[in-house]
Amino acid sequence: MGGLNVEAVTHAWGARRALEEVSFSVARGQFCALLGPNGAGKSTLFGLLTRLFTPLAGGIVIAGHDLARNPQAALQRIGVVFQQPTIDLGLTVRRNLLYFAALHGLSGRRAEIRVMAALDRLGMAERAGERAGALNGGHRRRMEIARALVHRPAILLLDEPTVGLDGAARAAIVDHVHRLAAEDGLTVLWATHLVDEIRPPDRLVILHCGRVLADGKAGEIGGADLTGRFIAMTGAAP
Ligand SMILES: Nc1ncnc2c1ncn2[C@@H]1O[C@H](COP(=O)(O)OP(=O)(O)OP(=O)(O)O)[C@@H](O)[C@H]1O
Repeated sequence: MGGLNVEAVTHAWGARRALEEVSFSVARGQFCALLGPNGAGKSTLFGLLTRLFTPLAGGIVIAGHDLARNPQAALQRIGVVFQQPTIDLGLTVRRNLLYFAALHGLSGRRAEIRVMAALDRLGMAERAGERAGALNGGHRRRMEIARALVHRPAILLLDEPTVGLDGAARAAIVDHVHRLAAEDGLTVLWATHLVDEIRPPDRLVILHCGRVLADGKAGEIGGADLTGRFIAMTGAAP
């Protein structure tokens, strides 16, 4: 329980196969990087995991719940940070999260406590009263990650969450999310095309042209040079 299983998932956009029998599983508390160049199928997989659409074939099990058979229970167990920000810039940080809490049936003191705990976890508690539009890009992303934790999911999905951020903001976010996995037992699936966001002990799944090319410990797949290995495997400049 608490992990993620993707079993022989196939998806096509018209005649184009975006995913071909993709299988991997992530254990509870594991940080798994899903690495692939543009067009590898990462966003398609995220769309399937969040049930924006359903796969042609194969199955997905989220924290023990089959997504096709029991979608409500499965979706309740995931938190999602999409590639495109979805923040109301005119509201305070706290208010943005409280609205999200309300969508999950949380209100009053309980919602306040959950919201402040989630912000605290991302080092954002002291920003709760600021207007979201006044935050820099890195803090907005941290706020979105905190929001994805308010309903206490078992699994956190992040689709290229550091796109457009500077080096320091990226490093802070990579660090925060690793700690959520290591310290809170959160299962993390982190889609990226940036090799430097991945640490040797991380779980790594390399996706290319809709297929899994490698699956294992990042340090073992990449050796001393994950970038070189990634380029050799995919032909893509990371
Ligand atoms: N809505 C769609 N309609 C048609 N084709 C699509 C759609 N979404 C993705 N594709 C195609 O599916 C393949 C996989 O794309 P996908 O966006 O999942 O890859 P990705 O790894 O997320 O890439 P990126 O980093 O550019 O987002 C690509 O060939 C893409 O053109």
